[in-house]
Amino acid sequence: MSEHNQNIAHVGRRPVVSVTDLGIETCGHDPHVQLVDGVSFDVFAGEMVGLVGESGSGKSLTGSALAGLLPDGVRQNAGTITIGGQVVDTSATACPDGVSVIFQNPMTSLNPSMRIGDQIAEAVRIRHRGISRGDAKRRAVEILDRVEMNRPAERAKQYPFEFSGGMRQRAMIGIAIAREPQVLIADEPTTALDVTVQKSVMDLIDRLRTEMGLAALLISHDLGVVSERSDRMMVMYAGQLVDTGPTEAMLGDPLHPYLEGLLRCIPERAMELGGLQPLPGSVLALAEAGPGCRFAPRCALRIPECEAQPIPLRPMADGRQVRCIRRDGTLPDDLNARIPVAAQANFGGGNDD
Ligand SMILES: Nc1ncnc2c1ncn2[C@@H]1O[C@H](COP(=O)(O)OP(=O)(O)OP(=O)(O)O)[C@@H](O)[C@H]1O
Repeated sequence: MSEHNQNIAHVGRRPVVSVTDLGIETCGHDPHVQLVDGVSFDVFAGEMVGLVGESGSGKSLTGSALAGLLPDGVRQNAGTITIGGQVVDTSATACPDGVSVIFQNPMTSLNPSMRIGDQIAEAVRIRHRGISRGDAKRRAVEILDRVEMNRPAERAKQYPFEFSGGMRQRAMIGIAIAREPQVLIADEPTTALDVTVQKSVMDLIDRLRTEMGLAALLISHDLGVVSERSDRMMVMYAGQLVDTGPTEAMLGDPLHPYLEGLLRCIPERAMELGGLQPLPGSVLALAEAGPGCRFAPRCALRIPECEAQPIPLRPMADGRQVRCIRRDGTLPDDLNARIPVAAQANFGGGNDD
């Protein structure tokens, strides 16, 4: 097991997913840009770990690497991913056994000219070689029932265009569970759905995760969805993890100013932090990233030292980890005095180690 993201509940258990020091860079054109940098985490059976961050932060690339499906134009250039003890080849063209992925848009993954039941039956037959066609079809109907599709036998005979968005996502979840995975990667699984359908689809994923004991990675830009559903969360910024730990602890005490900034954009949470406030600026272009903190250009608490050298992801109490100079134990003595008073009031002060 890697040393990362352990907490008391996991002591002595082996993670299903173990990612150590993962790096992903662009390839083909010089100069290569480091898109994912030094990412390490574990996911244990039966838990939902959320990966959250703004668009372009590297969440999907991290999820694709776990599924062995990195897109053209990028490659893994550091680290190791193991799933069930097996090293994942991130340049493969198919998901490794034991891993299923649910993407944002089921229409791009479903075959438009094949009946839904046949698509699920095909996944059953890949998992259980030797099963008869008839048995695989019967199993597909059972799976449609399990993903809470009304009139499953009838629905199995229909094509994707006859389904609503929510039903298509249920069908995709059916294909995912037909593979009988240990690991489920859900990348923005409800972003394309109506608000009314989002909750029921997330409820379904949550229920299957618990019933099947899946190690689940929920990827989303929506901190509200991730925080509601995850046991632990990882906040990603410009290719790096910046704040990780048990969800409740992170919501109650955001250690990184970026997490605090994200929480201040959620009305229900913002009040506890002094009021609703949009996050200023936008994520920096990775090609322009300097050696230090990548969030510094947007951070009200920054001091020159933030941008001068790499800031490590530092383990804290209770399974938390944070990448911020205020927490790395090497602070200049006069740090508090150098943070503008207005920023201290807004962000709850400077060095509180
Ligand atoms: N195939 C590719 N070739 C080159 N760059 C890529 C490729 N795929 C992603 N990137 C770049 O890698 C960075 C991270 O992308 P990624 O899709 O992982 O972000 P994300 O956090 O999932 O955001 P979103 O929610 O918008 O998908 C972005 O700057 C993106 O432009």
